[in-house]
Amino acid sequence: MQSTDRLLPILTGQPVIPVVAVESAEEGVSLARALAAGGLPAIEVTLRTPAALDAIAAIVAEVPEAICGAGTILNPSQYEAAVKAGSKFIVSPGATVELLDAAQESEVPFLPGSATPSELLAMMQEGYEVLKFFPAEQSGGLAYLKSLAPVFQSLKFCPTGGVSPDNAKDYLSLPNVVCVGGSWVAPKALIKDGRWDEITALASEAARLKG
Ligand SMILES: O=C(O)C(=O)C[C@H](O)[C@H](O)COP(=O)(O)O
Repeated sequence: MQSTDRLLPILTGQPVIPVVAVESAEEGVSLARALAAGGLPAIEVTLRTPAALDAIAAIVAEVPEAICGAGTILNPSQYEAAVKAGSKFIVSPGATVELLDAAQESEVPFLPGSATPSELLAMMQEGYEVLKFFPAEQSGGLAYLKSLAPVFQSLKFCPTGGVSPDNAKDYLSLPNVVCVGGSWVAPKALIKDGRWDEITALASEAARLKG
């Protein structure tokens, strides 16, 4: 059963959840500060770099204005490690029985990825009401999400993957979309060069997006 009551306030608090990859804890802290300053406090730090868990712990300790989640969670041990580091929410690209069990045991809410009707049905059976739609553009994008709406009336989505300033507004205009996820607000080159003001500016633009 999904703790929607803990997850939804995070996801409905801003139109875009930045999906970020950081190379050090310091980088994570500066990035979280820059994004929160632009109006995007909730961020998903992906476990795709060796520094991710340290970065999550550092953000939780040093950036009280941020709401730091963990992404690219592929198995229960990563789920547990991300929770131990202080993550406020957990995101995966898909779901397995093992991950669902880990989520069931945890106080920290889970946003599992799903794309096909059978996956959506399986998630509904498990009590999930909010899902990451991944990879959004590559799976069929807006038209696909629109066609799911009449059948899966109770489900809400956070489309992620291929979402950009060009299509984010269109996704956000769909009644079954709560927010979108994307990496465009935290480009690698800007992070590497510590151009935090430019990241804050990108975040401000994203925070103003409406459907
Ligand atoms: O690792 C994850 O958990 C992911 O979510 C995979 C992708 O990095 C995001 O979907 C962002 O995709 P882009 O915004 O298209 O760069």
